[in-house]
Amino acid sequence: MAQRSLICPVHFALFPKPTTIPPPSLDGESTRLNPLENPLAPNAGDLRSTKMGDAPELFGDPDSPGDIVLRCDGLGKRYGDFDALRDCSLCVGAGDIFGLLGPNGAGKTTLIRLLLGYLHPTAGRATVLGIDAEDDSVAVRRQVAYLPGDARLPRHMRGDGVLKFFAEMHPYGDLQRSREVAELLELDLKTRVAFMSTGMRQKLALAVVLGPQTPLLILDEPTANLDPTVRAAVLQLVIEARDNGRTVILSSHVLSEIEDTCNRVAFLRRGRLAHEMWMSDLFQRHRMTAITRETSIEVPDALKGSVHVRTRASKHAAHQIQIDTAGDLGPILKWIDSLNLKQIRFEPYGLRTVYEAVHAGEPVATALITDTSDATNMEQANSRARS
Ligand SMILES: Nc1ncnc2c1ncn2[C@@H]1O[C@H](COP(=O)(O)OP(=O)(O)OP(=O)(O)O)[C@@H](O)[C@H]1O
Repeated sequence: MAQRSLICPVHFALFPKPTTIPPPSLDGESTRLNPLENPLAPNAGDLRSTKMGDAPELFGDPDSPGDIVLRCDGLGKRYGDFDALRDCSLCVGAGDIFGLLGPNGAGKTTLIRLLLGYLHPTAGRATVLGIDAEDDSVAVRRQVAYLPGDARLPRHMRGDGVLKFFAEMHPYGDLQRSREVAELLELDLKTRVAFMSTGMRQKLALAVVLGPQTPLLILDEPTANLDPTVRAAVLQLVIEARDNGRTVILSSHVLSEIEDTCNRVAFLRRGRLAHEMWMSDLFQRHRMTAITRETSIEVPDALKGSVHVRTRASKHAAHQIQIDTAGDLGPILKWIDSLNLKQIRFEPYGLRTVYEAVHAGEPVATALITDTSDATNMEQANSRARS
């Protein structure tokens, strides 16, 4: 995918001489390391100049749920007549771990690259910490540590050299912390990148981005190629980042990871923000399946906001019924008891169920999900989710 930093004349005006490291190639590949080409170090020249001063303070007060770290209004990206992202409006608050879900090609990476100013939007705008992502992408990237899904590292360097290189480049760079992360992930930093396995390279990229204590951390499939033990360690680091007052955007195809770490989640489908929800809402949702003799079932008015019923008629006398519920099960169970159902089965309404419904374009009892796309709703929704 094309990156704006390669072609943007503004970038070249700012950084006419990108940093290069010219030692001989070990494997025949180019060893030239141009930070402008590497999202792990998106703006080296500028970052070096600010490294002399103290790292800026974390944005906002992590205890104040009202702070909006990221905001998109009608954001879109069009290639010819194809919409990679369309009319995307959302807000992410300080201290959120915000999950991005969606099938391959849904637009997750496009959204992330628009947020970081690597791509120009064709509609709408995005701000990160109040900074316009298109107008001042360099300032945005100084506040963000970003792990791309296809992180490229200089193959000729040893692990420790890579950590030093990137730590020096970022205003929040913290070599000590990066080394600690590498140790925690049991990565041998003496090995050259060219001789590392795919998983080792992923660990090294994680050590690079989890070192700087930026206000915003964006991780695109951070656990890809990692074994289960290391995955758990990485998720723990994500939670620690949140506990340290940072905001995290986590794109992943592994639903259990999103369930275990995120407090909010957005589903993208065919370039559209198809659904957004608080995980606390999900944990209060259940799906019941059973057999009934009735072909249709009337939901009492009092429960209409918290129950969604579907029946699948059969030519036999027994029909299948599916009841999705939200909130307190007490009154719902009383009503279910009155329905004379057979073979009742209850299960928590996991993220997979929501994912599959969104993927298929089906309703997910939408009335039960908080709409947080409007910044004015956020504070109220935040306090509800955290209470
Ligand atoms: N430069 C481009 N020109 C044309 N189409 C593009 C370009 N970049 C991305 N796309 C298309 O935009 C859509 C969204 O791509 P994107 O990389 O954002 O998906 P994704 O949700 O991150 O997918 P994955 O989970 O596979 O990483 C895809 O259909 C992709 O082919």
